[in-house]
Amino acid sequence: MPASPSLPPLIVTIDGVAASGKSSVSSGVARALGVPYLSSGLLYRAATLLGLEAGADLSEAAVLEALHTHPVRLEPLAQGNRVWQGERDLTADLHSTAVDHGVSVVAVLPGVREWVNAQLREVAPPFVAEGRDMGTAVFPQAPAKFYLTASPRVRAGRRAQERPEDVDAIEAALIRRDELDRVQSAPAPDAVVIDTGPLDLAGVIGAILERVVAVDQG
Ligand SMILES: Nc1ncnc2c1ncn2[C@@H]1O[C@H](COP(=O)(O)OP(=O)(O)O)[C@@H](O)[C@H]1O
Ligand SMILES: Nc1ccn([C@@H]2O[C@H](COP(=O)(O)OP(=O)(O)O)[C@@H](O)[C@H]2O)c(=O)n1
Repeated sequence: MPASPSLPPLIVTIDGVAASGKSSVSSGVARALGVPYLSSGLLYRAATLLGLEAGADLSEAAVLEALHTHPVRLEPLAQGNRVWQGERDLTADLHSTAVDHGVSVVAVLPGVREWVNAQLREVAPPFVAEGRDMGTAVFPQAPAKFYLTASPRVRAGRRAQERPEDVDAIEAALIRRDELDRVQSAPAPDAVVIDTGPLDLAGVIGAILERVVAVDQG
């Protein structure tokens, strides 16, 4: 009997709009599968933080220079990603209001997108990758793709539980970022779109795992 062809190591992509649940869901899916997850957003946030700390404008040249001078690396743990610059753990500084505000401007810079994508493509699968363009630009070959949405109000309400900020201000900032991120945020044509509004985290993770298991069994 001929040997059955073995399937390539699994890549699951989970893209979606800001605060739609990508990192929490990716962590849950990754833990269930026993694989790491990669947060591309944290790399864009790290590039922004370094650009801001360099004190210059957030021009492409200034941000790339900062990344070159102070290389950073992603630690893709299933329970939560961390970003390191040498011995310095940047993770806690990546969700500040200043980074939130600047990140979409930095994320449109082609050199920065190339830098992020090169870091992600160095990681050997299997893994779950989350962001905006994981299923389109970075891992178009992934066999299991998902795209998370929810209304701005629902997303702002969830974020407001994490931060001491007014829900209306959070909602306005999310809408602004969705608009600035629109170009790289189109869902892959073969992605399963999930509105997380009516679901709890376990419900979203369960729906994704059900499909992933079906895909992985060929
Ligand atoms: N389906 C859901 N039901 C309830 N809360 C959720 C759900 N998905 C995400 N959350 C919560 O919403 C917040 C934002 O989720 P997060 O994973 O950080 O989103 P993203 O990575 O897309 O920014 C977190 O506090 C998370 O626990
Ligand atoms: N694949 C990705 C991931 C993030 N980003 C950018 O990085 C920002 C932060 O991403 P994130 O995933 O940490 O943001 P949240 O959705 O968690 O708020 C986004 O607003 C985009 O500007 C991107 O352009 N492409």
